[in-house]
Amino acid sequence: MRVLLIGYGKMGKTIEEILTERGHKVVGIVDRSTEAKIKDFSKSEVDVAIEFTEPSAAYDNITACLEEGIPLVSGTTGWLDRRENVEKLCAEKDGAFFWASNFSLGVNIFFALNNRLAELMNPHADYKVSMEEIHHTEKKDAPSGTAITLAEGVIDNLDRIENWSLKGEGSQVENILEIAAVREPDVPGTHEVVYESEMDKIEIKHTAHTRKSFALGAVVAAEWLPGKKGILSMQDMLGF
Ligand SMILES: NC(=O)c1ccc[n+]([C@@H]2O[C@H](COP(=O)([O-])OP(=O)(O)OC[C@H]3O[C@@H](n4cnc5c(N)ncnc54)[C@H](O)[C@@H]3O)[C@@H](O)[C@H]2O)c1
Ligand SMILES: O=C(O)C1=N[C@H](C(=O)O)CCC1
Repeated sequence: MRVLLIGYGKMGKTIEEILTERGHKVVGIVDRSTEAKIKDFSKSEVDVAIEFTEPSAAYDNITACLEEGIPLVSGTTGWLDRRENVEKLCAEKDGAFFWASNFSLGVNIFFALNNRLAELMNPHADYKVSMEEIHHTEKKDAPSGTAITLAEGVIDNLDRIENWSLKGEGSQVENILEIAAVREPDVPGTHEVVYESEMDKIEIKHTAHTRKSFALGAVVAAEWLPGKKGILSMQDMLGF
């Protein structure tokens, strides 16, 4: 597979290692630190692009790939306020765009567990739900994209929760799920969902040991993408 890497930071470099291990070819690297631009590459030279940059850069990179007809896997978080425009452009261009807030297999199993737990908690209003995510101190967005996906899972499955808010921004309200975002050096990503009553506490937690889990998931998604069209997700790929 011929891959264009967009973003050559912590994730871009880890993805490059996995691509090489799996026998793929990196045909170009586009980063803030490089001269190369997405428009220098055409769909005839690239089977798939993989984009991990930053919240302020993702939208332009995604639309540039869709305009060029290059299938794209992106894991950049913090840009989803512009998701509708991307969906429209993807449909107009008959393109292929795979996005996930988290490409780790373990986290995607954790998403399914979170949905089921939220559903089970419906009759038990004495339990208050809360969430905490911990990431490295260089992270630009808060809460994490993964925490937002978990919160959406709670909102969709637990009738008494209508929205989420970042802890410390706004007052505590019964029907709002508070997400605490903690920043500590070198943490790849930890997410915990807690239900607590006066009687006891139920905690589910995912701890990433390494960024390789995210990078491997993104490469597997890139291997799966060619030939597919539209907006694609981990649920489409994993079937749960
Ligand atoms: N979905 C997932 O599984 C997953 C996993 C890890 C990280 N992430 C997300 O991926 C993104 C990148 O994470 P990271 O840890 O690699 O960050 P990083 O800061 O280490 O690297 C980001 C890179 O993007 C480059 N960049 C910035 N603007 C650019 C632009 N306009 N064009 C090209 N390159 C540009 C920077 O120069 C930098 O090298 C973040 O949004 C993070 O939240 C997602
Ligand atoms: O390191 C990051 O940044 C991460 N970002 C994603 C998120 O926001 O959920 C996935 C976990 C690591």
